[in-house]
This record gives sequence, C-alpha cells and structure tokens, in this order.
Amino acid sequence: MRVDIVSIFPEYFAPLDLSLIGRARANGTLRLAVHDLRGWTHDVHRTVDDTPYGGGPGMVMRPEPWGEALDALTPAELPPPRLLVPSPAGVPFTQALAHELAAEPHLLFACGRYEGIDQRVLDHAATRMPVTEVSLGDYVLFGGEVAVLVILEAVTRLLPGVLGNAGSLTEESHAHGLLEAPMYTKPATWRGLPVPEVLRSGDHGRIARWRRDEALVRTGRRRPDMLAGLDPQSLDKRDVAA
Ligand SMILES: N#Cc1c(N)n[nH]c1-c1ccc2c(Cl)cn(Cc3cccnc3)c2c1
Repeated sequence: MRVDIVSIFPEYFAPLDLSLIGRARANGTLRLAVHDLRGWTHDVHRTVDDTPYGGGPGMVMRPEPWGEALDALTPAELPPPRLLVPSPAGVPFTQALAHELAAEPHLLFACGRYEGIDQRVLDHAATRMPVTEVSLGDYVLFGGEVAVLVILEAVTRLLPGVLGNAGSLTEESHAHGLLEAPMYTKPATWRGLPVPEVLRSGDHGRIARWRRDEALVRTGRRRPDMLAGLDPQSLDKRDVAA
C-alpha cells in the first residue's frame, strides 16, 4: 500500500518510523511519504491560510496550495488514490471503514488545520478521485494530523503480514461486533486475585464459551449500541441464554 500525507506539520508523523508501522515501511508493505503543504506555496511567507468569506472566527486554508499538492501527488498516468480528509463533519471512522481502506492500493491524506480547508479543494478533488471526509468521534481536535495517525495505525495493522499473530485480528474488540473478553496472564494469583479457573482448565470449548459470554456481558454494559447493531445470524441459542 502506498500512503501520501500532506500537512503543514510533517514532524507530527515522526512516530510512523516506530514499531509495527516502521517495520511495515522497512519491509515494503507500506510505502509512506509525508509532504509539507508549504512546499506548494510561492510567497515569501509561505502562506497557507486566509480569512473566511462570510466572516466568522479563525482562518481557512487557501485552495491554491492544496490544489497544487493534490495535482502533484495524483499523476494522470497512475490510478487515482482515495483521498481521506479528517474533519469534524466527517463520517465516523469505524473498524469496517478501516478494513475498506486496508484494501485500497493508494491512500492520500489531507491534514487540515485552522477552521478547515476551502470546500472547493474537496469538490474539485472529487471530480477525479474518491473523497471521504472522516471523523474520529464527537470531540474536537486542533487539526487532522492526530486523526491520520489513528486511521493509519488501524489500517496498517490489517495489512497482510503486519501483525505477527493474524489470529488476534479475529478475536479483538470490534472484530466480531463485540468488545473483547477480559485478558489474563501469569501469575495465576496476583495480590490475592486469581485468574478465572476456566481459563486454566485447558477445556477450549469451555474457554471459548466463557470468552463469548464475557464479551456479550461487557458489550451489553459498556456499548449497548453495538449489541443493537449485531447481526442476529452471528448469535447462537447459547448467546440468548447468556
Ligand atoms: N477527524 C477529526 C476531528 C475530530 N473528531 N475532531 N476534530 C477533528 C478535526 C479534523 C480536521 C480539522 C481541521 Cl482541517 C481543522 N480542525 C480544527 C477545527 C475545530 C473545530 C471546528 N472546525 C475545525 C479539525 C478538527
């Protein structure tokens, strides 16, 4: 997968040299490049923002540098990338969308700041590539960079070979519409607190049932909205009893 990121704070993405993303870059699974939007400005002050038409607080990012940046990163001889634009007004970022993005050959992230990017940048881009405005959730950030770090981590871990134990993808929270069950490791008792006996029983059927039950109970208590969205086909009669 090829990933291009455009931002006025390219240094925000230094952490992408670390850990599993760093390894994915080193082994070619992920080809990532970060670009400074100011590289597409032409004035001495390298201006990327201006006052909003119609008045209002703050500044808006000018369309010209963005237009030149997106042109430079979407050469006509290559298939167009999918443009991802973090925005408070975006669609919710979900594990399902992470899977969708993990299947894309080329992602292009536009990290805005100030009050946002001139809408015409997105409208013009949409004439030549798929554009998705995406939000991490109902809270407010300073800009798109942190959102891109989150999205990129969620997507990269789904790429083949990135996670050593691909099995963990099938058991983690949100992988099957439920929150994952509690996890334990040695010692068997810690500060007087024992590991649930079933997990030390060696009975894999009982263990799977216990984990399913715990996941259902935990999801019902913490995220009833997820239960409501669960595919009834994925439940069996023992779940109903749980
Ligand atoms: N994704 C996401 C997301 C989220 N969940 N919260 N805030 C954001 C986000 C993403 C992109 C930008 C850009 Cl560009 C500028 N700002 C600051 C801002 C603050 C209030 C109103 N308008 C803009 C951004 C906030």
